[in-house]
Amino acid sequence: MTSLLEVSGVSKTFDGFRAINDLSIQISEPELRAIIGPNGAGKTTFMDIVTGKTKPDTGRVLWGARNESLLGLSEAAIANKGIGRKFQKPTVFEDQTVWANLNMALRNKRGPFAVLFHRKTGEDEARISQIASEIGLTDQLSRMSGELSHGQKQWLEIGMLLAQDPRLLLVDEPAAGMTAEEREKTTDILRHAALTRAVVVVEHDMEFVRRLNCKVTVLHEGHVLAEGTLDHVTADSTVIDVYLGRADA
Ligand SMILES: Nc1ncnc2c1ncn2[C@@H]1O[C@H](COP(=O)(O)OP(=O)(O)OP(=O)(O)O)[C@@H](O)[C@H]1O
Repeated sequence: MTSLLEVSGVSKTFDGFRAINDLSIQISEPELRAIIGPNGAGKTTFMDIVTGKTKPDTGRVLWGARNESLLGLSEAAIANKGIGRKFQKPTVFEDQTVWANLNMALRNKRGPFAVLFHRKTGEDEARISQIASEIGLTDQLSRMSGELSHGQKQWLEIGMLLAQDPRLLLVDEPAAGMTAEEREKTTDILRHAALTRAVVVVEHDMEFVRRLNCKVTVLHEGHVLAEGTLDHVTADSTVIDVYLGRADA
């Protein structure tokens, strides 16, 4: 495991309110990491900073073995470095089949010029089959994506991100709106994806986080409150006070 992402001493103030406060988080490659914390803890803002949507006031965001700073880069340039982000709401093309959605994602990865000169081989088909198997949609490839269940749409979107071979995948509340069975399958998909890359999951559902069985970072007021196994952080009295004891946890 080597360091892939290093966020250190990052702060961000919105209209005088310090949403991120001297935040330091380091993610290895490969790694599966869960980020939890109460509403307003800064989880979304952390992902916004990593993906370049929000520029921090101070601090460093370093990427890869060469410790390249991501701070001066556009959102598109950061995505091209290999950082994929899955938002809470699935955004698949509903009037296209599952196969077509995955195929489109593969073509996007290649870029317009490579697509122009690309001679279609069995390679794409093999990659689509492999991804479909990883996300449990092998028997759904010819279905219209709009007909899929909410959980299946989420898996398809994860598959579309995997088609782009990200080195870091940021996933925002994947369990929201899923059945218990879908949640279970989603943890399997994310754990498998994290065998070969870094996957960072923001999630409120503790059962889901327990099944992820990974290192957990607890954020509070834009700062890391505790870090370690789920058992370790949930036994921490400050975590209990500010998060687990609260009605919105
Ligand atoms: N663009 C913005 N302008 C003003 N305030 C913002 C902005 N973005 C975030 N904030 C504030 O920063 C704080 C952190 O928000 P953030 O969305 O990162 O928290 P979160 O941990 O993701 O919360 P939740 O679990 O509710 O999604 C909140 O108080 C929020 O209102």
